[in-house]
Amino acid sequence: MATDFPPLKNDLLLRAARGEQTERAPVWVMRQAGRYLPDHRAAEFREVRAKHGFFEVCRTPELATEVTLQPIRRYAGLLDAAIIFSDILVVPQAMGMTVEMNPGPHFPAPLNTPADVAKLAPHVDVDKELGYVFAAITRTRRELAGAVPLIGFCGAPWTLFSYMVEGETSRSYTKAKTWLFKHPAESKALLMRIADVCVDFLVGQIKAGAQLVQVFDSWAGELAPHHFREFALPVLKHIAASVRAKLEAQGLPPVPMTLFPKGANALLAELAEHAGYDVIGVDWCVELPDARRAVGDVVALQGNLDPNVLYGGHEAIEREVKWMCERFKGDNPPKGWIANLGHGITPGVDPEDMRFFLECVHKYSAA
Ligand SMILES: Cc1c2[nH]c(c1CCC(=O)O)Cc1[nH]c(c(CCC(=O)O)c1C)Cc1[nH]c(c(CCC(=O)O)c1C)Cc1[nH]c(c(C)c1CCC(=O)O)C2
Repeated sequence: MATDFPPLKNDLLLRAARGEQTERAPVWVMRQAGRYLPDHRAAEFREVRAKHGFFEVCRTPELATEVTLQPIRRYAGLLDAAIIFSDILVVPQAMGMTVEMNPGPHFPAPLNTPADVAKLAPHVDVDKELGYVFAAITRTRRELAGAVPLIGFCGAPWTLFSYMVEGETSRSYTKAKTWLFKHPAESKALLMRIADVCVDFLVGQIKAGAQLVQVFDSWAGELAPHHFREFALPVLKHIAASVRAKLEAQGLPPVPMTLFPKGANALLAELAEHAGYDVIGVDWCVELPDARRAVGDVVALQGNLDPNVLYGGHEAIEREVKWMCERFKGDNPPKGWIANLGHGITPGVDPEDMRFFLECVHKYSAA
């Protein structure tokens, strides 16, 4: 358990995650570390990536810390959180699978049939397999010196299962869904096995210094609601409940947990009530006031500007951020809202337009 961290100077994110009112909405951006920074207008990430492979950066705490801090330095005073530089696919690696990034994810030997599950490691020792993430978190937390909180994360079982079965980012999810419908029991067993690794991985990140953790279910919206309920929801609940229970058993305080069930907007009320998370991240296909009505006061919300608005120039960015803020909070100070994009920032966004987006959130989300 890492301790002795410098005191936190900006706790907007943690207050909003607990559902409290804040003087303005805290803001951070999914994929803020690295994804758009290969742009020639932002040399700092390119410099690191020119010399080191993607997973090499993840596995080298000094490099992961450097890349995590780049957006914090570049947008000093504008970002309210750092997110550790890593990837959701380090969990399949820890389970014994080979994952390459060239430039998208590629699994040379995906799980074609349930028989392939025998090739996975029978037991995953997360300290041994993923200790490099814990080391990167502790180091980053020290170097942040309390400027902003540090977010840890993992992929959700359904999203990881899709990658492990499809072997790459899919358009149709045919192979992953074939598993669900042809081999439901084996699918559930594999989803639970992934979930158990996620539990230990999140607990380890929190012990290493993560102050909030987010579970990315990027492909949640690909499932029909009743299939989500059958396959994805039980393992998400298991993660939230087990992380809390394990922390409590070790005498450690809980940290807020965020679920980002991208596209599962029909299930917001149910997720808020039953999944066990403090914050639900939403994409741009639901309006924030409707999301708030669906979830009530049970959870905080995170989101949800369409990331493509950042390609629209200053006029569009300002208009859209203003609209999002005004529609959601009226004249009141924001309550239980973490401003963000509705999915990760995309490659090719001008880093100065990202800055303008952050400035607009500061301006228009204030009471
Ligand atoms: C689905 C998913 C992945 N990874 C992730 C998700 C869930 C979020 C989402 O839905 O966007 C999560 C992720 N990936 C990365 C982070 C780092 C922290 C952050 O800045 O948010 C996070 C939180 C770094 C990364 N992960 C990846 C990069 C690209 C960069 C490089 O080669 O340096 C970065 C910075 C590569 C990656 N990793 C993944 C894909 C599909 C790709 C291909 C390219 C891309 O989409 O950017 C899988």
